[in-house]
Amino acid sequence: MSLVIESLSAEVGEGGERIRVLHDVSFRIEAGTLGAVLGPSGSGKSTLLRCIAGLHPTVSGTVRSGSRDLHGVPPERRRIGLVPQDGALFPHLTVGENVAFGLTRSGRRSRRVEELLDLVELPGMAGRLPHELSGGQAQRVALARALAPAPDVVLLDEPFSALDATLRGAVREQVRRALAETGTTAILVTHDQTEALSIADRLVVLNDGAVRQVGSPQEVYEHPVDLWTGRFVGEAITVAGQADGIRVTTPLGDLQLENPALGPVAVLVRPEQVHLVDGPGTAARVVTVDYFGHDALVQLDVAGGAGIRISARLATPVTLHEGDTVRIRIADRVLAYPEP
Ligand SMILES: Nc1ncnc2c1ncn2[C@@H]1O[C@H](COP(=O)(O)OP(=O)(O)OP(=O)(O)O)[C@@H](O)[C@H]1O
Repeated sequence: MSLVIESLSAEVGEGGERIRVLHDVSFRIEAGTLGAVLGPSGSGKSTLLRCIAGLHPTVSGTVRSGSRDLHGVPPERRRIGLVPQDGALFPHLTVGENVAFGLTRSGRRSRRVEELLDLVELPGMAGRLPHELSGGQAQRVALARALAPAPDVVLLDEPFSALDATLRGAVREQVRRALAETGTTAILVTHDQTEALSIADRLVVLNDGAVRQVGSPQEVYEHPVDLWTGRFVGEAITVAGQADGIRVTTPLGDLQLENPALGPVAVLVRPEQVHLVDGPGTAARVVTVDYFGHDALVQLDVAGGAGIRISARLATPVTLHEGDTVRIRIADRVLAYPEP
């Protein structure tokens, strides 16, 4: 079932103290796909999920699930499952009882619970109590519970934020697989850029309650609509440049433009575009080297670059040290935006 949000606005607060926190939010998530709403803290992500679930009133706009307009439909009749941030399992019920909570009584109940536990890769765990589960297991039980009544849409509120970094990647994969196997349309909200880019079929970037951009993770990362979005979805610096159509003159050299521009512009440069070269290039001094195993992030001060500090993502092994002098070149075309 597709999920369509059109011109949705919402307020929080009481009486005369009401504040508009969602402004004309519109996007569409295709049936059976996963959308990620990415925004900084306070951008309105949780409020948006609560509006979709029918738990928060909207001022205007529509929410449609397939051909159903959900205006006035109470939460329990929306066929939307919500997985809250902390999973919120019932502590005194077993895993099986938690999962069965959303099911109607029937002879197939225990079989269905086992199917759902298999789906989230927790076979045979039905008898455990929530306090006997790891954080990642509890999140998957919460997902199984939300999927139990076979909802049209599942909403996940920062589902991986309480998990440590190593576990997060694995649980993310398990959740993605479980959603794909059931063909459930899902929306996940997060403030974690890497998570959103890696898991989503479609990305919705939200800032101050308004949609900045909707697109595939690749579209948004490679062609952000503005500087704010470009810097928010991934590490980047901006340098001032003078554009003459397809080229731009910057302190990092004369660069080719992805989008034609004229006059003074701000140029977005990502760490993976910064290459070290032996031949001609811009001189820079190594400030720090952060080693990540698969690659390293090297901070560089550009010589004569009026205080420009740039990050380079370099394949390991990296033999650079603080204070070394290197030459850099910006590979690929760059994006130019109007000066802020
Ligand atoms: N009951 C309330 N009264 C006043 N302001 C509120 C209330 N609830 C939320 N807000 C404000 O509404 C805005 C949106 O909040 P919301 O929780 O939806 O953001 P969020 O993007 O989910 O944030 P986070 O990532 O920190 O959870 C914030 O500025 C928040 O301070």
